[in-house]
Amino acid sequence: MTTPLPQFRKYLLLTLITLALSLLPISSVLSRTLPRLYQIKSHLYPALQTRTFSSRAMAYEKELEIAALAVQRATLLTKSVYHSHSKGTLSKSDSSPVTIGDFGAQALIISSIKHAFPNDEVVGEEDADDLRADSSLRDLVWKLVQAAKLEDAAAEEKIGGPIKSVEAMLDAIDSGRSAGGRKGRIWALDPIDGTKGFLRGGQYAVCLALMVGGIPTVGVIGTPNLPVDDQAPLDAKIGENADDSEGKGVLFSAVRGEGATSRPLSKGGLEPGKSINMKPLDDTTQATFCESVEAGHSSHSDNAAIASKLGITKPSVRMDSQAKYCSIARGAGDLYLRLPVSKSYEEKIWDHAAGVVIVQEAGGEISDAWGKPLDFGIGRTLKENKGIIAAPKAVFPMVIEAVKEVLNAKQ
Ligand SMILES: Nc1ncnc2c1ncn2[C@@H]1O[C@H](COP(=O)(O)O)[C@@H](OP(=O)(O)O)[C@H]1O
Ligand SMILES: [Mg+2]
Ligand SMILES: [Mg+2]
Ligand SMILES: [Mg+2]
Repeated sequence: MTTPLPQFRKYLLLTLITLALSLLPISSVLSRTLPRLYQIKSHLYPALQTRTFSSRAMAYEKELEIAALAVQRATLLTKSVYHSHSKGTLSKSDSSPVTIGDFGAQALIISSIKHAFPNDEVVGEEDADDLRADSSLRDLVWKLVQAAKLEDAAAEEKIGGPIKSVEAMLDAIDSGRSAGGRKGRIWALDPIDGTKGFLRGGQYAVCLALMVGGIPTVGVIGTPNLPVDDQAPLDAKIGENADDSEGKGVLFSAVRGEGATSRPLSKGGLEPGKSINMKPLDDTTQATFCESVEAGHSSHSDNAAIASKLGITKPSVRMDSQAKYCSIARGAGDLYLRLPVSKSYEEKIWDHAAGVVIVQEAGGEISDAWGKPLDFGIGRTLKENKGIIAAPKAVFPMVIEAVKEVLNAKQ
């Protein structure tokens, strides 16, 4: 006869052995699949983050949508002028050019903003004085404005539909006379940036930014002559080689703290966007830098001296407008150099506000030529700043050092 205790031990032992044997395949399966699952999770994580990012309530969502649709509609107008022989060009008091495209785009964009955000102020580059004084010019702009319409009726509705009358068009243009400042919400609008490029058949951009408390917070730029492909290499001829045949035309946007995006321009509602980033760069010798085509806007010789200090050997890419900011933000180029030519010139806020937020949100750093932060809150110009430099964060201090050496050597 067996005693109960050894009998119990025997059962316990048998149970443990059976349990261990049955767990063996499970554990071997687990040991093979867990690392794989981990791999899949790490792979998916950025995508999951992106989904969360876009599904949670985004800051300034309505502002971004209205600004993007407004810029998209205005680019339709500018494209029709770009392809026309008569651009209705006038020379402004500072002898810079303005065309019927600039007036028309400003009218459309301000009327969109005032429809959605009636209490916001706008600092716009143009005013309606010349149109009020010249009825044939006014009629040309009125025709253009009436013809520019988004094909998507719901999108057109969101930005207020057509402008109601000639008087409303002139008033819209003149609503861009805000003095700017640090208080509240102020939009900075450049209806055609790079007007000289626009007239030459080069790059140009339709630029709109919302500044909140003097800080560029939402930025939208339409570049009808840039290639849609973010990876397209930035060739030195991009500034000259700018027809807008099929496959060209991009809408860039950014919201402070939410990242930067590019999407193809369309004639209707907004196309889906994808996130853009500056190209990682830790060796400046490999950099491509962008500068103005116009030597009067940015000193080509100072820019070249800086490039040489940084060991850059590639030729600069010259192009007009804030398409330069967009190009570095999408990683097609690396640095933006704008060294002042005239001591007295004050950079205009509408020439930079949208580009600045897009570059910052794509991982770039931006300041004036002395490394001083740009101050958009003191009026229509950046009067406390001289020149502008933008670069990926990692190399920014090195770039500013080179700029200072060049500037100090001139003093
Ligand atoms: N002396 C100067 N220095 C710097 N920028 C100037 C300038 N004279 C005009 N600009 C500005 O340069 C802008 C074009 O910049 P870029 O050279 O990068 O294309 C012009 O915008 P608009 O074309 O909207 O008038 C204009 O406001
Ligand atoms: Mg101008
Ligand atoms: Mg401009
Ligand atoms: Mg302009």
